[in-house]
Amino acid sequence: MTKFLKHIALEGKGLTLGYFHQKARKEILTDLDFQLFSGELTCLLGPNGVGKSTLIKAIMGQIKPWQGEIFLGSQAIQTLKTEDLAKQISVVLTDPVFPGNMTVGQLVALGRTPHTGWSGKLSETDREIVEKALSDTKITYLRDERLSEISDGQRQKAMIARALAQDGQLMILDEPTAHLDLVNRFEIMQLLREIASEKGKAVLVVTHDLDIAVETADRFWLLNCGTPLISGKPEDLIISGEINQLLPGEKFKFSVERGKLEFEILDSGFEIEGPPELVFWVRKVLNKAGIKKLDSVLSVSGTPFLMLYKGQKFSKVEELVQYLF
Ligand SMILES: Nc1ncnc2c1ncn2[C@@H]1O[C@H](COP(=O)(O)OP(=O)(O)OP(=O)(O)O)[C@@H](O)[C@H]1O
Repeated sequence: MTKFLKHIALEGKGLTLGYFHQKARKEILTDLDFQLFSGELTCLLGPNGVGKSTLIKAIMGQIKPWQGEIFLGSQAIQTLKTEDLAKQISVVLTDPVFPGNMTVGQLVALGRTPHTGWSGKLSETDREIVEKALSDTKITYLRDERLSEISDGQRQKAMIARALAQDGQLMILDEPTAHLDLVNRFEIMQLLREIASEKGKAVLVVTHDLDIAVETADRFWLLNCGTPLISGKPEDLIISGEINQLLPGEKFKFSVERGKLEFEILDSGFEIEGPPELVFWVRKVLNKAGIKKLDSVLSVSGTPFLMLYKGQKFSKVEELVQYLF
């Protein structure tokens, strides 16, 4: 694997962003600082409405910061022409609108537009780049398929291939795994991670998919209302507990042991004996069933899984819950 020297691909300094709504100022993000590194897959996470898309719009030059600046390398984004920005930043937005009768190959070729001009005439090099983008995303076999006749996951890969063909140093994707099944969500994020590490690109993904982001991201940006953007390795943010800033109230917590979001398991005070990994699942089912009290100790053992309660044996949690009701 080629290793690239990590550098700051994009930097935000003292950024305040907002909209004018009926002549009133509506401030969304205040005094934000961030650094996006090349060679890394960064996931931007935060609650609905916090301003993730607003930040993306500012990076794309679609809205002008009220304060502060965004630098692409050493150049302020505001000073770059739209064509130059398009050569350097490839964007994949949610629910893109492309004609259904367009083929995957034509879509990916569109990625070359900033380089070919609007004539759209592809040079030999452009064609090679398109082919490479198709093969890197493992969708060469879809080249002649129409967008309306492929699956959501395949279409998402085609969109990523188009962004790859655009060949910007920076790739931004807004919820690329929305509507996809679990395996495709992993595949897409894994693909983006490879693009970052093997091609040295800075990849920024807006996602609500915390579990998959934990598995794949090199860095998290956590955005929350009224607090500075938190940037760090997911593992550091989990260990320090900062990840919990994403979660409202006490109801949920991020489990350090299991690496995922969970309902807070209430310690109902009942006694369950046995291997901790099995006790965890039994406690979970009792919590879900709203069982607050056990009159006696519940013993759990594995291989084969068995629970013993008041002299009764249960081989399934379902049987135990039925008995307790
Ligand atoms: N064009 C606009 N004019 C006025 N306000 C807007 C505009 N676009 C977004 N907003 C407001 O800015 C805030 C942030 O919206 P944004 O879409 O950036 O959030 P988000 O974090 O991307 O949310 P989600 O996770 O739901 O996609 C919201 O309060 C929204 O109503």
